[in-house]
Amino acid sequence: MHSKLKGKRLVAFDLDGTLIDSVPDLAVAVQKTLEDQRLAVPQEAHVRDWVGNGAPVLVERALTWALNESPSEEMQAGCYRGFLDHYANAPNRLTQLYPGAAEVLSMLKDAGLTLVLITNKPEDFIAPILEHFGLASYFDLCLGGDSLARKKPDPLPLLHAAEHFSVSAGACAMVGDSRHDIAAGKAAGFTTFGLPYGYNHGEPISDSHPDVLLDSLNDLISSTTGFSTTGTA
Ligand SMILES: O=C(O)COP(=O)(O)O
Ligand SMILES: [Mg+2]
Repeated sequence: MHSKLKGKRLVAFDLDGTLIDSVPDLAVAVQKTLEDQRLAVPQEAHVRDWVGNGAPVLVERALTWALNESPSEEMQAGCYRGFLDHYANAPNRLTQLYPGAAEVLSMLKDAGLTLVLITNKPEDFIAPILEHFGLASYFDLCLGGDSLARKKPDPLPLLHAAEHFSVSAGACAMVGDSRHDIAAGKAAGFTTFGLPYGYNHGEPISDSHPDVLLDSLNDLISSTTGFSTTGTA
């Protein structure tokens, strides 16, 4: 196990861009939403840079791009509903698990760590996606962008998880692909692990100065030495 995880008792994982490459399905839902309005349709690469602050902001960024100005409240609300319908129809058609995701979750769970999912994605989408990929049973708690009053980069969901399981922040870690994960983790007092392959608004994750910069999820398990079924290795 990565030396910084030894003795840690709670690990929070981000979802989009960390465990799953979900942009292909998100992009289709965004494209269909804009098509419905007979607006210009963005490429998947655009959508990749717009993900990270939750679905309402994703839709707002897409509309601002297509209209060249901020959408009216009415248009934003209508398109947000349209996006939710399109994404709900096909959240797992093109989405793929990143290499090592299931193996790493399984090993950390077997080592006795509490695992939580903290995503800015709307909560309703979490269960269908985790179940589709067989990941649901690894998580002791899942929080979406609309589960609490504030989402990442606010530390609230991280602090909520730590408090829920009575784990001190110093014994918690946050693993994610975006500056919002790292900012939330630092503000919560968690050890932060940054992944370079996800969605970070086109910026390198190293700019956010995570405590540990990983190449891949597999690097969380640098070796099986030190693994313990009691979680205190
Ligand atoms: O929905 C988003 O904007 C991003 O979700 P994430 O927090 O799982 O990366
Ligand atoms: Mg992410």
